[in-house]
Amino acid sequence: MKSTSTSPTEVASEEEQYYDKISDLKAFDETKAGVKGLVDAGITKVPRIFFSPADEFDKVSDPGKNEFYVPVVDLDGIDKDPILRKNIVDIVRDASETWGFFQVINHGIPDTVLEEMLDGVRRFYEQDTEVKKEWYTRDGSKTVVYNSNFDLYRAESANWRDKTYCNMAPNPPSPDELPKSCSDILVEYSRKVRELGRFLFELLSEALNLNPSHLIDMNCAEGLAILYHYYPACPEPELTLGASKHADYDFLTVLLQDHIGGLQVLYQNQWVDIPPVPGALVVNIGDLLQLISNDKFKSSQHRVLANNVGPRVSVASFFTTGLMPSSKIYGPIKELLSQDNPPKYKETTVREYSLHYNAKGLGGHSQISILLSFRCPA
Ligand SMILES: O=C(O)CCC(=O)C(=O)O
Ligand SMILES: [Fe+2]
Repeated sequence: MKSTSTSPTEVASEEEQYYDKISDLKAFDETKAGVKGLVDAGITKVPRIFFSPADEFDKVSDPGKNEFYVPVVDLDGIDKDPILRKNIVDIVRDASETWGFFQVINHGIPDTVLEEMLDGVRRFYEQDTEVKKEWYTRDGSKTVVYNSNFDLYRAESANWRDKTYCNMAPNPPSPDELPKSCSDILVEYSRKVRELGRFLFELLSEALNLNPSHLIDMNCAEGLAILYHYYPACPEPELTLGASKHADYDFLTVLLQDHIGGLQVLYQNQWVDIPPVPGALVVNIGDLLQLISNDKFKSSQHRVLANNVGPRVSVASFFTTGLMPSSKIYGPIKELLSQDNPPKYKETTVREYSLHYNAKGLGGHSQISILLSFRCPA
């Protein structure tokens, strides 16, 4: 029988591994050059801090070969035809209840703006490293937070991507507080995505059989954080992930991805590709919308695979006030509740929920339990 006691040498070697990991993480962090810096230095092996644990659903998933397709919603003409609007609301309802994801086309943001936004992201990450380093920080109160892996020191494994976070609403920064390489387009894109977000919240309100302004009146569209990502080409993509599996902590996310691909959603216990569609934006329900809809809408787990081609760039627009001080309380919407549908969640604030999420970081089992820890006892 195997002994369960641990010998002193085993303890020492476990500690050594632990300290190795911390010093590897620190050394990586201190370069302030992110994953792009490793690739620029000519790395051919993925360092151990990026090794991802095996995922339980990989065994049963065969993305690209299963029969599932994330719905694509065409918004063309929606404002001119009430019957068309009702049909679109039905598709949005169905997608939000099952996938928690859909793509939108003819959403009103011109292709030129989308292209310029992606170009701006490339310009930011591909500028001189010494200039870019000035934005590198782990201080979440800064207007612009550029780093690699916001959860570097607490995640199970680091992700093969660099990320920048800017709060664009409700208190927009002045353009000169933003990086010169992308400030103009960040301001323009944010304005347009905010308008689109308000429109999507109207459709989602209607999909919940509420007044069209219900979610906007609850301030779901008040905050906007833009997160722009750079996923460098990876020499050993099977060993790591671009983004570990997670659900988003906001009300709603609108994602702009380039042509490379790699985003997947967990649907019926299978990883399903969300393929790039030219001109489309990916929309997904966040945890806070799952909470206030009392589980009618679903905040689905998703991830990004690493790829040996790249870089891949993407821009996620998070509708949330995040860590901003907030006193407004969110719980399941009263109009949706009944004797047969009692509240499934406790009330919270956006800040409390975001703090909880930040403390956990992406990936592994900790993620899955975040919404669960706000559930009312059965
Ligand atoms: O880059 C992507 O495609 C996804 C990013 C994402 O899931 C996130 O920022 O929450
Ligand atoms: Fe996400």
